[in-house]
Amino acid sequence: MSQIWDGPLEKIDDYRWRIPRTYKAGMRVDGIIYADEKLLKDIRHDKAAEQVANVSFLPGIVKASFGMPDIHWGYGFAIGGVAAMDIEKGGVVSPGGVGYDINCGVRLVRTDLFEKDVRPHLKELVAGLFHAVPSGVGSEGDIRVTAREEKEILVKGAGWAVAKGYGTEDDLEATEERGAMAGADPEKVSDRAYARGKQQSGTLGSGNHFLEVQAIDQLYDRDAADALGLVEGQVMVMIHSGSRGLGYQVCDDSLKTMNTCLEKYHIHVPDRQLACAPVESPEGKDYLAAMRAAANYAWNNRQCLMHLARQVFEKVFVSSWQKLGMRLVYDVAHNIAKIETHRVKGEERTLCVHRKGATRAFGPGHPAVPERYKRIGQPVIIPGDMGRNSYLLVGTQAAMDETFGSTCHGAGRLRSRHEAKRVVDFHALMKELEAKGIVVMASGHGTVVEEAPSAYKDVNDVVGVVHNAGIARRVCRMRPLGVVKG
Ligand SMILES: Nc1nc2c(ncn2[C@@H]2O[C@H](COP(=O)(O)O)[C@@H](O)[C@H]2O)c(=O)[nH]1
Ligand SMILES: [Mn+2]
Ligand SMILES: [Mn+2]
Repeated sequence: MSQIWDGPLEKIDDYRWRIPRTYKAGMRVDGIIYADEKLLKDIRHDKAAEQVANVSFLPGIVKASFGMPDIHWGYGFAIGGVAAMDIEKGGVVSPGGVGYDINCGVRLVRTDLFEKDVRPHLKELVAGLFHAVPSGVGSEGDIRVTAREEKEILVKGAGWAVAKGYGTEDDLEATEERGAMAGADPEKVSDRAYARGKQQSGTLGSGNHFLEVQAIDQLYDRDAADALGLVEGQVMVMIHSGSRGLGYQVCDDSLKTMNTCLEKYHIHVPDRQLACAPVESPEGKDYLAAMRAAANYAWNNRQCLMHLARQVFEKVFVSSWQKLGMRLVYDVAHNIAKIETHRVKGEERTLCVHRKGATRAFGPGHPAVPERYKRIGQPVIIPGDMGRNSYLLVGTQAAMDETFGSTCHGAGRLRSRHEAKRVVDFHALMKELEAKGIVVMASGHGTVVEEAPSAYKDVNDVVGVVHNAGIARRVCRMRPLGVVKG
């Protein structure tokens, strides 16, 4: 891979790099990228840093345009980007700052099982999960939803599934926004979006989405692990999915409108993929109302997926999920825009915080953190790849002070899907995973090679940066045992 971005990155310290606002006329704030020297080399491999600079042109942006260490090129905004716009200063919302998979996110479920309990049943467990959880592009699920209920889901979010018996109140307690954002308006969602999301509740989606059985292989913070009910060797279930066809269409619909807004509101951006509208404009409000509806769809989807996973565990281990201790640790979005209050230059401001491939990481005591985690901070779930590790961290006060309570969201792509397909051999990869004791089932060979560990950065490096920079704190690390890929 050749170096293709040679713009300025001034060293602030070992984990922070600045793109000065003097880099391009029109930048309103600096760009700040979190990385160490090793990751910085990867970051220069695509135009993600240029996108960080471009985002700083957006009206109302405060403090800086941020890039997390998992940053890579995306539509308009880089994946791994964080930007907050002051609503009272004409701040905008940009669909490119959320992404096509609105409220793509992760949930982590603990169990009382240990690797020794699961290992003898691993193949049966993974096959059970693979068959119970529909995956692949456009897949439809067994959870039946009437047309009226499809609309209800957009308002109630995960609460819809819980009311159906697919989970409990306790699950909602452990979900960001209790699984439903206020201000969602199903009437702002197009018929085409409804059609695309029809019967997709409880489906995984394709490629990067997964359901993984993992074991905790390292504890970093015993106090936080105790509070989370976690010990070394414990088996966990991680679910990564989003708003499926419905969210994709909401984004697509909004971009057509937002494109006209650049002229209408005299907004100058260096890239039309940064199309946006003032948060307080009719177009901005409509987008946020539809985006929240799609976000609620995603929370319901992940709740349904967890329900299906619990049923499979019940069957394989011949016990109820409650007896197996399958409690939800947390569910967190990593593609979303939210109206939040933060301190900027000593003043409380109302901001539209875009987290695109970035995770909320609110620190101890924040009112949005569930009571049970108030002391330790909000759980932050960071998937890595199917062959190495994933992490659980907690949010920090430093994240509140620096990045609007945000941190990274994964390892981040290193090679394009196309490149991975060209260089990775399916059979060799499966052998390698098998040698590590990892059982993989996927909807196609193509998915597996596109998603090979070598297609991603090393999550250990990425998490090392956010931990050392202080914008999240490591609690424990997991290693994969069984993977179901979309
Ligand atoms: N543990 C696993 N992590 C994975 C797998 N496939 C992808 N990933 C990680 O997820 C993040 C988030 O992805 P995004 O597509 O929503 O941006 C990604 O950066 C990878 O680090 C997997 O199979 N297992
Ligand atoms: Mn997604
Ligand atoms: Mn995602």
